[in-house]
This record gives sequence, structure tokens and C-alpha cells, in this order.
Amino acid sequence: MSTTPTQEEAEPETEYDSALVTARRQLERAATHVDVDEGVIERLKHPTKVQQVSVPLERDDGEVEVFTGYRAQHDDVRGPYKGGLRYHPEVTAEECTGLSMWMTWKCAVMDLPFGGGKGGIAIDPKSLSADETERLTRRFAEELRDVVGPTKDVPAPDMGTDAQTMAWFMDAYSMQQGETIPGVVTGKPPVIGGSYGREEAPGRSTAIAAREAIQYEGNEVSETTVAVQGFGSVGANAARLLEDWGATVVAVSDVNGALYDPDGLATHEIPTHDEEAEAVLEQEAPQTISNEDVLELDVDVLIPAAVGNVITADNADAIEADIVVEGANGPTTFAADTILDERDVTVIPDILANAGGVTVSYFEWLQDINRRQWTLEEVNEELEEKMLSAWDDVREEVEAKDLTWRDAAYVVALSRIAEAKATRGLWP
Ligand SMILES: NC(=O)C1=CN([C@@H]2O[C@H](COP(=O)(O)OP(=O)(O)OC[C@H]3O[C@@H](n4cnc5c(N)ncnc54)[C@H](OP(=O)(O)O)[C@@H]3O)[C@@H](O)[C@H]2O)C=CC1
Ligand SMILES: O=C(O)CCC(=O)C(=O)O
Repeated sequence: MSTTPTQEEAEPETEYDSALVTARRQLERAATHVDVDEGVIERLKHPTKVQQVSVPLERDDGEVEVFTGYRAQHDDVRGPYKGGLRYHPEVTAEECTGLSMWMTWKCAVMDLPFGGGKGGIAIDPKSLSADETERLTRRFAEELRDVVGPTKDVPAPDMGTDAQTMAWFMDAYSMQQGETIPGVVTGKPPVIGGSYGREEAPGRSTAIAAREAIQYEGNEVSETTVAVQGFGSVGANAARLLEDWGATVVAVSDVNGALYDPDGLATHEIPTHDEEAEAVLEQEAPQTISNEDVLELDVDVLIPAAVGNVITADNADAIEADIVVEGANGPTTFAADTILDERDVTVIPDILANAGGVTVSYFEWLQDINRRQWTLEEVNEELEEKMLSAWDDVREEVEAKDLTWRDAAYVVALSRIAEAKATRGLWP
């Protein structure tokens, strides 16, 4: 156990803690472990800017509906704002702001020359036809034209968006600018300047983080059982890679529930969210269980890789896994984090575990600037190197200060951000 406050010392958690509230509480806690000016910490609790836009959409039947879109820009002292666009009914300004703070730390932990941004539209993407998604995305790109750009703010995919969404966004922005500008977004299809390996990257880094954590605790991946919540870009790729490395993946889920096989599932045969949404439960398995049950399975490694706030004060005591690897952003509430720490459950935080997505986005941005495409092998080798380097930086703080992996990752990030602010001489 490390030196985080006890459950009693932590402020009570409300049922509806937003990403912003959690991110601020995490920042305050981590700040007690690092020698950074209080003014810098105070500044980092607030975004630079949150852009809110109305996005009118003409439905296929001719009816017009207006949706609300956001782009939160948290901090850019180390480089352009960077982070995904989410299409989900629960997207709000506050959620985007919290998620953009996590992007600032994530880019700093990985030592990428980016700050943090996040955006999205409050909409159910499953309610849209492909044509409607295209029209919505093009209009969103037009509304965000003034705040995004390859050296300003570079969006990417997140929940409910994918490579095709990024292609439409890039095309709409390029048409407004009068020239092709691939570097305005990352996560595009490789044929228009996307990077090989970007789609799989957050799942790959989550699997790498799981592998390192398993080995750090003296065990072998081939002797490990794993449960994964969410079978999209992050969850499916993490599950498949861990299976390839010899782990027994006993459960995977989509929004409707999970397949469970104590002898291990053939994860490559289960369609991902991208291949076919809500198809997990249509596959054969000895048992199906709920999404809540997945979290409480007696496995070595649990990977929440869907939505936020799934491990809470209500179920943290029931988590049986020895290691939780956060594939999703913000799956563990502040109070649950404290409980897991007291129970000696190792939590590898989102800002390290799923950082492969933004890391390969950085590789894509470099490829766009240089007009040169890297091979998949080059991308995966560089990603492995970046992940191991970040892992070592965080591990050193865990060991030197007896911190949780989350606090240690924050210490690495905050030190780099504070040094950049001090060196630039800007009042933060
Ligand atoms: N994409 C990226 O580059 C990155 C994403 N992340 C984070 O990872 C998480 C997942 O993102 P991503 O993989 O891109 O998303 P996708 O949209 O690709 O997949 C999401 C998966 O989660 C399932 N799901 C949706 N809602 C729930 C729910 N309430 N309970 C259980 N499962 C649910 C979906 O099921 P169904 O198929 O049935 O809809 C789907 O299998 C998010 O927190 C995101 O912010 C982090 C880093 C990078
Ligand atoms: O690739 C990117 O720029 C950001 C991905 C993202 O949104 C995330 O890591 O949460």
C-alpha cells in the first residue's frame, strides 16, 4: 500500500462525479507528492478554453435537428492541444474538460510535444445513418475551424468515432482552407495520411501495460487470466493481443453483457464494435454474464475498456483482480481508487495504459509533416520503445516515493509540465 489518503480522509464521493471533478481531485492528491508551484497547480485545474457549438443536422428524411458539440482545450505549454472527439449521448462541456485534462497528463507522461484537448457531440451515434454521420461531422469540422489546426489543436478518434469520421473531418477542414491538410486530425485511414497501427494502438499499449504489470509482480502472461469490459478499439485489441501472448481471456463484453468461458475465449473470432456493434452476445460461449459481473470476476487482470465510472465505492471491495489496467478513460472513481489501494490492488492508470493511441497519433502527425509513411513494424517498434520508457519513468517514482501508479504517473507529468512553464517564462 502507498501513501495516498485513507478512505476516511478522502472527501465523500457523489454518485455523479464527473470526469472534471475526478481529474481535479486526482490532481490535488498528486500535487502533494511533487514540488510544483501552487499557482501552476491552480492554473491546471482549469482549461484554457471550452468551445461550444451548435451542429445542425439534416436527417435522411429531411427533418432538421440541432445537436451541441464541444472542444475543450486544457493546456498547450508543451505543444498543440491533442485528443479525441467522442460521439455519445452523455457528452458535456464538463466531461470534455475533465477528459482534456487527462490528455494533458497523458501526453506529458509519454513525453510527447502536445498538450491536452477533448471534444465531442452529445448524440447517440447508433441513431445515425452513415450519410447523417458524414453530414454531422462535416458541419462539426466547419464549426471548429477556427480552433483546430495541425499546430493548434489536433483531434482524433474516441468512443463513437473512427477512422472514417476523421477522414470526413479532414476533408471538410481542407476544403475550407483550400488545400489538403492531413495533419489537422490523426487516426485517419492510411490511404489519406493515417498511420498504420493507430486503430490498434490504444489496445496494444493497454496490453503492453498489462504485460509489464504482470511481470513486475513476478508472474507470466501465459499463466494469467484476463477479463475485458468493452470490445471496441481499446478492449478488443487489448484482449486479442494478450491472447496472442498466451493469456487466457475468460470474459469480454459489449454494451449488452459479456461472454464468459473459464477455459478462455477465442477473441479473434468475436466481432469488434467496429466490425459489428452489439454482436458479442451473439457468439457461442458456455455462459453469459452482466457487465457488472465482469468487473467482479476472480481473474488476475481486469481491463475496463468501455465507459467511465464503472469501478466505484459500491463495487471496489468486490473487485477480485490483482491488477486493474485502465483501458478506458476514467473507469475508476476517486473513492474506488482509494479502496483499491488499501486492498493492495495494483491500478495501472489510463494516462499510461491507453496512451498508445495518442502516441501513434503523434507518429501519424510526424508522418504527415514529413509526407512519409512508416511501416506497421516501425510503428509498433517505436510504440513499444515509448511505452517501456514511460513505464520506467513511472516505475521509478512508484519505487522512490512509495506511490500508487496513478500518483506516480501524475508526478512524472506534472514535473514535465511545470518545467516547461517555468522555462517558457509564461504565467501559466
Ligand atoms: N479510441 C481511442 O483511440 C481511445 C479510446 N480511449 C478510451 O477507451 C474507451 C473505449 O473507447 P473505444 O474503444 O474507442 O470505443 P469504441 O466505440 O470503439 O468501443 C466501445 C465498446 O464499449 C462498449 N460499451 C459501450 N457502452 C458500454 C457500457 N455502458 N458498458 C459496457 N460496455 C459498453 C461498446 O459496445 P457496443 O459494441 O455494443 O456498442 C463497445 O464494445 C473510452 O473510455 C475512450 O475514451 C482511450 C484511448 C484512446
Ligand atoms: O490520439 C489522440 O490524439 C487522442 C486519443 C484519445 O482521445 C485518448 O487517448 O483518450
